[in-house]
Amino acid sequence: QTLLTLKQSLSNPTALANWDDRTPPCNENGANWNGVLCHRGKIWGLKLEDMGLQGNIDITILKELREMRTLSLMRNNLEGPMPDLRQLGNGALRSVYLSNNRFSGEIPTDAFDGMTSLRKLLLADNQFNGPIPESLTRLSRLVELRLEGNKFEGQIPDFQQKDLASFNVSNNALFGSIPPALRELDPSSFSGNRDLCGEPLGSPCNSPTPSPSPSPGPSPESSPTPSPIPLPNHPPNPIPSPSHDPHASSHSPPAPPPGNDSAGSGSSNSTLVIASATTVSVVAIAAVVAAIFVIERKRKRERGVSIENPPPLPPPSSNLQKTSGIRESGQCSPSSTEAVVGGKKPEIKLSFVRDDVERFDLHDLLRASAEILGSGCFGSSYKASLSTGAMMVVKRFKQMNNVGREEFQEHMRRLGRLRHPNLLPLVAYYYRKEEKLLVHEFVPKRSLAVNLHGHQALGQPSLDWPSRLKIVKGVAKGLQYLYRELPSLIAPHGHIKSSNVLLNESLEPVLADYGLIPVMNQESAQELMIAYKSPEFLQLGRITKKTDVWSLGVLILEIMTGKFPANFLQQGKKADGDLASWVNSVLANGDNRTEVFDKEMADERNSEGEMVKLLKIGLACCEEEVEKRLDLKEAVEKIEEVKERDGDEDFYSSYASEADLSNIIN
Ligand SMILES: Nc1ncnc2c1ncn2[C@@H]1O[C@H](COP(=O)(O)OP(=O)(O)OP(=O)(O)O)[C@@H](O)[C@H]1O
Repeated sequence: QTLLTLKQSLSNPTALANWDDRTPPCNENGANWNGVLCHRGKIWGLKLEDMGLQGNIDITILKELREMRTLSLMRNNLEGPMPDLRQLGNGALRSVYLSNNRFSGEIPTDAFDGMTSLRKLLLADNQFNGPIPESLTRLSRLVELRLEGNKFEGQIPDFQQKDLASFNVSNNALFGSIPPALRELDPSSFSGNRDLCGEPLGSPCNSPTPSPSPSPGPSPESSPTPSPIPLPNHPPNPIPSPSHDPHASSHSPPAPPPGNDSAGSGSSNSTLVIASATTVSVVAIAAVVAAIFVIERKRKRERGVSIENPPPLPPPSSNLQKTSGIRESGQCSPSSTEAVVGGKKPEIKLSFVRDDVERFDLHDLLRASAEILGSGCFGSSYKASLSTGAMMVVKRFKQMNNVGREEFQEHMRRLGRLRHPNLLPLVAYYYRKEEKLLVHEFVPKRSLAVNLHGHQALGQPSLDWPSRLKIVKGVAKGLQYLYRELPSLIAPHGHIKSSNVLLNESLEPVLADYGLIPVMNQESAQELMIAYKSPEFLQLGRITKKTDVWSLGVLILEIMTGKFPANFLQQGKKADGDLASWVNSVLANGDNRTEVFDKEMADERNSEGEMVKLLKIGLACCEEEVEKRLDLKEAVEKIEEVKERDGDEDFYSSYASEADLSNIIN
């Protein structure tokens, strides 16, 4: 009844359609209702994320749920003042996630007094203003506090909690000196504020600390004081830039040394990333635009048309003509269709390999508002939001100029026929001898690399163990499908790495950049593909059917340890220098084996056995001797057997995570 009352209080609870009084919210094995987290028939949490919920939520309705330990309302359109959380869960709430809503106003200074169990509080990207409430400094168990992207003003209170590992107040209107206990944190946690000073920002507080304004002070925009960190444009929400990506090849900042704490390595990368985002973006945008410009000019030259003298406009009726089965060469093709778009510009045709997407051409992409996603080994990728609302990613490949048009088209059609929930489908391509463009749909949660190593800058919680297991299982299924459908390729994926694993809204992984080795220039394939290089590939240039398995193994180790494989591989070709050897050495030290896991995965006491099992599968995939290494089928079977909890069949996957539940059980 409590939940039904809550539902009624919201303006558009369509995602809560199955909340009705005909079925109870919980059953013996879990939940009947969307977003309700149950354990042994009791509600221990609500995970109402991304549900389009609107309105002024009255949280006090929930105080009847006395077992409630976690509440997540992230990424909705909820508004109103900060909910009074003290009344919830019998005062024993562990985690509260309210980020990315429209909550506003000042938070009373004592808002969190008495919430002694609170460990994680995410209020990022709302419209809160006024001072950061002092009562937060009295939460002795706090481990994660995210306040970025609001309008908090004044000085940062004196946080002293020793376990406060994740802390972010960037992009607010704060000023004054950073409290001593926070000086070890990454500078990006403080960027984009009015006038913060001291470590870790490196700007001394030599002038008298500005005192807080009596009433709301000047807005950050009106302040003449530059930000201590030279951040590009002080973005209100730091865009997860490609440079978050540890694999952003030669453009990447130097990686931290092996053995670094994963949280540290993630956040230091985030800082470097944010600081270099503009440079990378500007260069990359210029590169893509220039590329398309050159393509267009060349086509015009080929037709004897100069840029200054455009060709006659096509007839108005040809605004959008679909020609099915015609390739650029004019030959028939049963499986590819092209869009010819008329209008003021001469058409530049993309070759579509799917029938279920609305047609567009390069001009549409150029006209679209674009955001650079990153520059990888091959060129740049950028996201284009088309006027239809569709969001596409265009990736430019330079190292494919040895492949002939026919061969390329044939291969693209082959890739275009692949359909699997764990593969990023190819939408269209563009062929010119010097370079190729591949077009895919945009995947909202970006790459696994960003989520593993740059989640702090994204303002998101780290991936928990159930999510990581789900990702490994999805990757394994996608690979299995590729092996079945592309049997002639020795390495059917050929470029497995965490930036080529994208995550959709439900954290289901989709593999990108697969099956490209046959159309790459040979020398580039050797150098750039297969990011996680197996010993036989590194030493002999040998690709086998188990080369992808090696990369899968390294990916598993990266997911479980939170460490960049590149840090280890940079040490050279020595077998003892890689991530697998490090994991092996830690596991061999029986007492401390949990040290190997990513600290950001949180407390997973009831899953340790299964987590070690997955780690060992990763190691078996990273067996140096090819003969002893698992083959893909074996690896997939073993991965399938891994469960979320020791001795359990199934469990939840959520930001409102298992860790929260293990807290109530113990
Ligand atoms: N379809 C997509 N949706 C969302 N993000 C994407 C998509 N395609 C690529 N990205 C992200 O954009 C960034 C740049 O990708 P890109 O493929 O150009 O380089 P890369 O994966 O870092 O390296 P490489 O060129 O070796 O594949 C990466 O972070 C990648 O995860």
